[in-house]
Amino acid sequence: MASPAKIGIVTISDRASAGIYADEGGPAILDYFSQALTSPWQAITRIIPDERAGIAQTLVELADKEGCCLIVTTGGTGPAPRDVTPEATEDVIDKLMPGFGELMRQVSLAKVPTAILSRQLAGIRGKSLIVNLPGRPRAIAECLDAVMPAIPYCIDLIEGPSLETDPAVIVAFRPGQKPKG
Ligand SMILES: Nc1ncnc2c1ncn2[C@@H]1O[C@H](COP(=O)(O)OP(=O)(O)OP(=O)(O)O)[C@@H](O)[C@H]1O
Ligand SMILES: Nc1nc2c(c(=O)[nH]1)N[C@H]1C(S)=C(S)[C@@H](COP(=O)(O)O)O[C@H]1N2
Repeated sequence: MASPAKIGIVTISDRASAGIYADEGGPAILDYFSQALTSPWQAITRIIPDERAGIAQTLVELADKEGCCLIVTTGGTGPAPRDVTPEATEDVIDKLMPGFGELMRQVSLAKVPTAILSRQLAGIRGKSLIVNLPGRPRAIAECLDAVMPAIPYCIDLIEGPSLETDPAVIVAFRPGQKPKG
């Protein structure tokens, strides 16, 4: 049987990483994929501070050493001096995928006018898709609902494992295939 797809979940927060508040972002992402995915998968989680080099190093470790096909970060996408997640992501990706950030900001704007403050982006490193989400835990489902339909096909294209979804939760779109459900 194929080994489970590895998904990296990275909380980037000075306070959550210091234990000043409990991390709600990582568990929200875990919960999202637990509901959305029907194919075998395994989470690899990290909680780290807003430090550019440390974020880049974590992304490289999850992509290259752990072999995560998908890495989702939460936090550090805004304009504050310590918000450096997009810079750290750009440091390690080979290809920028601008549509992800554009779509997530567009759907988020319908919820909150400050969505324009998020510089969240996505990109490809080798066989990993890296997607930034804002830090507010409620932003996680808002953003993932928008981009998740395209993620399994994106991972097919970068020669990763086939992610299957529960169509009652999210319908994965693969061109040339009839949507399941
Ligand atoms: N992992 C998390 N768990 C719970 N709440 C969070 C988390 N990350 C962020 N938040 C909430 O969302 C807000 C905005 O997130 P942002 O990433 O800008 O954090 P911040 O204000 O820079 O502080 P920090 O890095 O210490 O979380 C935070 O002020 C906090 O209320
Ligand atoms: N969907 C969604 N997007 C959102 C938000 C939100 O609540 N929901 N918060 C915004 C706010 S207030 C900020 S400051 C930016 C950056 O957040 P971050 O620094 O926590 O990543 O994300 C924005 N995007």
